[in-house]
Amino acid sequence: MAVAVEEIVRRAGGCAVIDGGFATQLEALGADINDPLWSAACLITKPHLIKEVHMQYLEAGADVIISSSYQATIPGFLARGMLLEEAEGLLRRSIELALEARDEFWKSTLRKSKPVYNRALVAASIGSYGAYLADGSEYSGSYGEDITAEKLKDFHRRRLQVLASAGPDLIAFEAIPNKMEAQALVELLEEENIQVPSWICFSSVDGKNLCSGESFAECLQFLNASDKVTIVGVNCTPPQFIEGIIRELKKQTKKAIAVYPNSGEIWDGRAKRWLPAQCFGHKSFDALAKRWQEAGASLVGGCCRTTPSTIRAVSKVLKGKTSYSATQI
Ligand SMILES: C[S+](C)CC[C@H](N)C(=O)O
Ligand SMILES: N[C@@H](CCS)C(=O)O
Ligand SMILES: [Zn+2]
Repeated sequence: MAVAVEEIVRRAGGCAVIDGGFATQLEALGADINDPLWSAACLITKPHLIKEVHMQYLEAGADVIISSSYQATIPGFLARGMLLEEAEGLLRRSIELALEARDEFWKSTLRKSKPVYNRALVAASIGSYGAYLADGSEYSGSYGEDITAEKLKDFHRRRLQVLASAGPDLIAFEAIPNKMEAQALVELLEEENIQVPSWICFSSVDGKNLCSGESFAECLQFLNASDKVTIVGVNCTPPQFIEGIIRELKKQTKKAIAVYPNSGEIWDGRAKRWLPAQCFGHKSFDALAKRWQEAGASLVGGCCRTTPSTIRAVSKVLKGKTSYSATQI
């Protein structure tokens, strides 16, 4: 594990808390994200809301906050009529907004006589090629016949360079649905010699495999061989599948494991709406979070349709106190 991550996990008492659904909370604050750029549209229209969402997750106890760049892509911004410099400026802005929120929140925490939070880490979100396509393919992994690993690398290269150079503590590759993209990302981290530690989190729709149907085991072979990837895991996957996936990942890797499932609702990529969850039993999200920690996850949070109140409950149950872990650097 990278030093900063090891530290935050230790300071959180063995399992660090990741924030919750970023786009979900933006919508709750009134943002319209029905847009090809999805939540990244707010980098243009409502940057103050982005910072507000980060603040709310920090207040809820998140040890790691994830930037607003999930669907912020250079081709996406260019298609909006922007210049390349403007597009790159917005990518950098997504990291600055998260860093500003983290630093302001930390300063206000230190002013209190008994600080009850950890200084959070900022993870730069990088969504999959499927997220950019905005056709639901981050949940199918079907990118069509013409897509190759080289094309995926070219798609990701410049954004990765710009985000990595903007000062995040981590890079968070999120909801990666297939093996070709995971392999392309690992190669890109090496080719570009990215020094910021990364996590690669997959999406799954059956709890056994990646969305594409490929196995975690085949992906772990090349992930394990890369020092650039310090954490592996799953996100935006229904909660009922998480414990089984952690057990499978534990068999395949010694790397730290991150899990941040969605609420169990299903994204309808065509209609652009969430469909009701299949029942996942009677356990609440926070009670499940405790089981994920016990199964071996070192970082636990929530993805789409989870909120600051979800993360507040997760933080309470994982850190085992009514207030948060009281550690300063
Ligand atoms: C994680 S999904 C809900 C993000 C939105 C999707 N890429 C779209 O643009 O429709
Ligand atoms: N970080 C993104 C992930 C979407 S799957 C968000 O929370 O909006
Ligand atoms: Zn999600």
